[in-house]
Amino acid sequence: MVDSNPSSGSPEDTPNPNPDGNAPSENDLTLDSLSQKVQESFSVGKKHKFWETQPVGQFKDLGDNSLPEGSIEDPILLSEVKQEPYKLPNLYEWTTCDIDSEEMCTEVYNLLTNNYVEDDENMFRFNYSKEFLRWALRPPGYFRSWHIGVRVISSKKLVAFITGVPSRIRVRNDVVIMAEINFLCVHKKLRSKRLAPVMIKEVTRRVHLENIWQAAYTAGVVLPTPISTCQYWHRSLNPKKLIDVGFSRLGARMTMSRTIKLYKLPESTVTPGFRKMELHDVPAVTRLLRDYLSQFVVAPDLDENDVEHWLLPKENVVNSYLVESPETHVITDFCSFYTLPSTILGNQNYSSLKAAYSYYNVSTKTPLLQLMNDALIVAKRNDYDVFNALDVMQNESFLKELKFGPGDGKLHYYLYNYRIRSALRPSELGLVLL
Ligand SMILES: CCCCCCCCCCCCCC(=O)SCCNC(=O)CCNC(=O)[C@H](O)C(C)(C)COP(=O)(O)OP(=O)(O)OC[C@H]1O[C@@H](n2cnc3c(N)ncnc32)[C@H](O)[C@@H]1OP(=O)(O)O
Repeated sequence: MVDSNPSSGSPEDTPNPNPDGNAPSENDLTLDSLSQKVQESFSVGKKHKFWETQPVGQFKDLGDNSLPEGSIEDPILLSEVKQEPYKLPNLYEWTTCDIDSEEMCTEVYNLLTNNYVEDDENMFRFNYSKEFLRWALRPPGYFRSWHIGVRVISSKKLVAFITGVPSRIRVRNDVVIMAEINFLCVHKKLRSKRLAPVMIKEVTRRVHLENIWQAAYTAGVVLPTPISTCQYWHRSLNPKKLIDVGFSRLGARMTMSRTIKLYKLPESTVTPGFRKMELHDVPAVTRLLRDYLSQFVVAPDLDENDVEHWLLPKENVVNSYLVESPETHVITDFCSFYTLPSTILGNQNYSSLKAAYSYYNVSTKTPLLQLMNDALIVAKRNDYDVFNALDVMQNESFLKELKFGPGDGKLHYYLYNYRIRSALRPSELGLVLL
């Protein structure tokens, strides 16, 4: 079954969850409802044997405003950080994954392609490309030791993976050096054996060895304790395919041809001076982004090196466009999206869904709605099937009008060893993790 909640009652087809989470659908997530939702999961007595031992916000402390914001635990001396890796179950060994090596990158790619995140109905599975993985895992200042694999000792088969990359994240007025943790994956046959906690402890140890004590991560599951809960929205670009593969459904009283017409986009972008970002734009884009992101409670603190890495267009990985005023040549607006296909599981006709994910967008002169409509036009021109966006930053202002529909995938944002007094609204988040 796909999304059973055509809540808007609009004649649109209703997008199915992208493979990003499994919480039930809910449209207006307020601070209260988040706290209520988290408390529900607490009050039904769900124990978190591992997470209860970690320096993260605990459910029992929800609503306790006396606790200070910031670090939960102080750093320890580097010489006191455990020097040897955590012990794995007998048949397994640690490996550091050299993502530069084609062979190793292929092993990681295969593990994730077959075992990474699926939607609730197991219809789609994320299919990060190798180029994407190399991009995601080698930002400025990355540590190879944070790309951690687990092998079966006898066969050397790679069966689990977790990664971290360093980043500077600002929380209110404090810029904190953090690890962004991603790609936690345990082979399907090894699930529920408590391997994930060992992997998390090992990445934590290796992050500590670099004198870094905080982390940021997102997950589709509810853990202690989200700093915010966001929702994915989906904009059909190729509605016929999306309906054929079960990603969305034909809306009530809609025919296929009316649906195709509804989502049709012009061939060309409308904003004068709209063009692809180039290397020489890095300083101007950095200024634009830094200025824009300063309004959010949690956002990355990006310098020119970061912007060059994360936002300079890379084929099949990240796309960035900007508006350069034809008169003054000043760069006034910016939009970007990354490419994350999903494997379509068990469909006769199609094997892959090409999805664009909204990344960082800044409007100072072109209305955000028009800028994002141009982003949809270029995504459609480049054969993407769907354009996804979270309700973070100012995205809510364009989602409905540009015919995005709410998915039933939720994405929870977390900080490790950093307490936030109360949950943030998605619009207070200026951070997109891959
Ligand atoms: C200072 C530096 C700090 C650095 C570290 C910061 C923290 C980073 C945290 C990681 C951020 C990752 C960000 C991403 O990559 S999110 C993407 C996660 N990956 C997938 O969903 C892929 C498909 N699923 C799997 O591969 C497995 O189901 C995984 C590996 C997810 C769990 O394996 P398995 O199903 O075989 O379970 P277990 O028996 O080994 O372990 C059960 C324990 O694990 C807790 N669990 C389950 N799922 C997650 C999850 N997504 N984040 C954190 N914890 C999770 C669970 O609540 C339970 O603990 P507790 O409830 O009993 O307490």
